[in-house]
Amino acid sequence: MSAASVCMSHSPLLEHVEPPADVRAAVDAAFARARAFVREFDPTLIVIFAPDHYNGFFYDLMPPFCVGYEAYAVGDYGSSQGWLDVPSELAADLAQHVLDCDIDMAISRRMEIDHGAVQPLDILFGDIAAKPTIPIFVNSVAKPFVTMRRVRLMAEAVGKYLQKLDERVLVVGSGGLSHDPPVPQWSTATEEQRRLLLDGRHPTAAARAARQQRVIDAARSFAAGQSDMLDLNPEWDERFMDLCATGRLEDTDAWTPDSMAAAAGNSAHEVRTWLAAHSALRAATNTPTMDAPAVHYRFYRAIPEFIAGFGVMVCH
Ligand SMILES: O=C(O)CCc1cccc(O)c1O
Ligand SMILES: [Fe+2]
Repeated sequence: MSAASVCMSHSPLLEHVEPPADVRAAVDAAFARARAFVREFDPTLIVIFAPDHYNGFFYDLMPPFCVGYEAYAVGDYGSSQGWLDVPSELAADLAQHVLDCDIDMAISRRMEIDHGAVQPLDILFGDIAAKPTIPIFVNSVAKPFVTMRRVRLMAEAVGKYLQKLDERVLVVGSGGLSHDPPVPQWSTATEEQRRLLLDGRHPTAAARAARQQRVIDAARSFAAGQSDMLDLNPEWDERFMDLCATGRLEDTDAWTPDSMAAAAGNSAHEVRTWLAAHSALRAATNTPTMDAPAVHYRFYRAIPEFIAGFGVMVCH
């Protein structure tokens, strides 16, 4: 077994709102570096920790974590639509192992996923079915949240399972870093928004287009400095990336959901996927607690056009 990790922010705005040319070039170069590493590493199995944005998971039944035995990408914001190539028996074995480790893991025999899971696959492979891929949903948007410690322990159980496989495993974390996009919160949502949050599966094309246009408009006004959205927080982002890069994952154990949201926005919870990826990598590679991974590549820019503190980190 060998293992590596790629963590990257995603943004639904990547192909919809254009940042300055130098920023776009820097992001494209970061993607190219990650892609080159992955091509060289030549993984035989992908495990991706990904959030969802009320496309696959809703408040009628919201688990903290979920392993997909099969997964269908809904194709939001122009991301790829269709089935992943999930090795179902391996996914089931993985879920059982996590449960055996005393961690409650939900499973789905038909998990619906959105750009949060799909965008890194599109960027790294150009095809969401290119490699056998096990998707693991990590709730990063819908209160209540489990502790960061619980995320770390869940992923540690995943990593211990991966360690026993005769595979080259690429662990992917998708999301973050600081950002506070216009996703409704249940407590302040209108009746119409609550219907979406509760069970808004399979919207009409018109409803999806309207929702996406609202986010695109919000990004344009945020980039123009005409929005009351919470600012991106590059210091918080760099500090979080430092913790990942130096293996100090336990330092996030005490972070509370409210303090994370206050400092870095409601969607900063997506860093849970980065924590998961680094924790799984550490366990899979038998790296002692507090030892740093080998950081192959690191990139960060705060990009308001994408409504994202935008990071890429490649470790092994
Ligand atoms: O709910 C949606 O449709 C997308 C929300 C959203 C907007 C901008 C940046 C993000 O990272 C994000 O998640
Ligand atoms: Fe997201």
